[in-house]
Amino acid sequence: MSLAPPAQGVVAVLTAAGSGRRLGAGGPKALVRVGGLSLLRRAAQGLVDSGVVDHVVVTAPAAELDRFRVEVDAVAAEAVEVVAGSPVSRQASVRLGLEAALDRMPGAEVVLVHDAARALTPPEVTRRVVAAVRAGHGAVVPALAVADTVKEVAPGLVAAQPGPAYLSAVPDRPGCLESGGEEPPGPWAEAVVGTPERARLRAVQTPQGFSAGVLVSAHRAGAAREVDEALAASDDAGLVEAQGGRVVVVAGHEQAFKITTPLDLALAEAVLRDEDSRTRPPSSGEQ
Ligand SMILES: Nc1ccn([C@@H]2O[C@H](COP(=O)(O)OP(=O)(O)OP(=O)(O)O)[C@@H](O)[C@H]2O)c(=O)n1
Ligand SMILES: C[C@](O)(CO)[C@H](O)COP(=O)(O)O
Repeated sequence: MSLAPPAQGVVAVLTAAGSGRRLGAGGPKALVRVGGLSLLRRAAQGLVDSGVVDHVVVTAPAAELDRFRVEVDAVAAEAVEVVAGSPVSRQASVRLGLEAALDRMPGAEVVLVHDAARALTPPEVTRRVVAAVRAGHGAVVPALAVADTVKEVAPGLVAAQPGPAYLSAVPDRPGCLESGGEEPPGPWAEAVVGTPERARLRAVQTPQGFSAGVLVSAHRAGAAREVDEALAASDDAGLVEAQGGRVVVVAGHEQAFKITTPLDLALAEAVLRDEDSRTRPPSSGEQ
């Protein structure tokens, strides 16, 4: 028997249509396994385990719908559906997922947008975001304080200052630098134009939560940007801000990090090994 999701409630768009170029796994990143399970399966299971999500729509690469369906069937076949995302931009994939989600649950109160790439996000983060939307915030983002000092740079490369510096401009090659001293720091440099006050910065994660009307309106207003990843919003809250809407942050979680590079994947494996060793009962002979 297939249970229909409730008319109102919480629907999640789980973005998984990216190619994973920076991970370089030779196939869709969402199907890469960590601790024996795919990123997609872990992310979908995390949403379902929160106990506050009624339905999940996964955006998949159009050529991979069947493989992605098999993967999420293991989570909860009725609760998760798979639709084609867009190869063009994450923003376009979210918009396609949002349309499918609201077809399925036209009266949804809360829409979440989550990255399959944040596969280890604990369910408590999802509960926190949904509670904040239900408390009346139209756009809610989980976030952490940043550990690094962040610089803003101007686009383009710069030549070194004349004088004793060890880099200098290469004649007739604008933007190229060459070593003029003992220790060249590298072949390029960018000009710093500012240092935002670190205490006011937050690194934002997913799931991001919205009242349905706020997210639909933000995607409509920003629709022209989705045709090019370079113009597109890098997160959905950014579309709300661009419209003048109010976005709030709530506490994120260090395990909600985005698996982008091979180093992130190694970190995820280590986190799961550590969890496993804490929860596994000691075998006979172990102290
Ligand atoms: N056109 C796109 C691009 C990205 N995503 C999804 O958005 C999330 C965040 O994107 P990212 O981590 O950058 O994944 P990729 O785009 O796959 O990575 P890369 O940029 O290295 O190719 C991922 O879950 C990804 O599958 C998507 O659904 N559609
Ligand atoms: C949405 C996001 O995860 C928030 O930090 C992030 O902006 C996605 O960026 P990506 O380059 O598409 O991975």
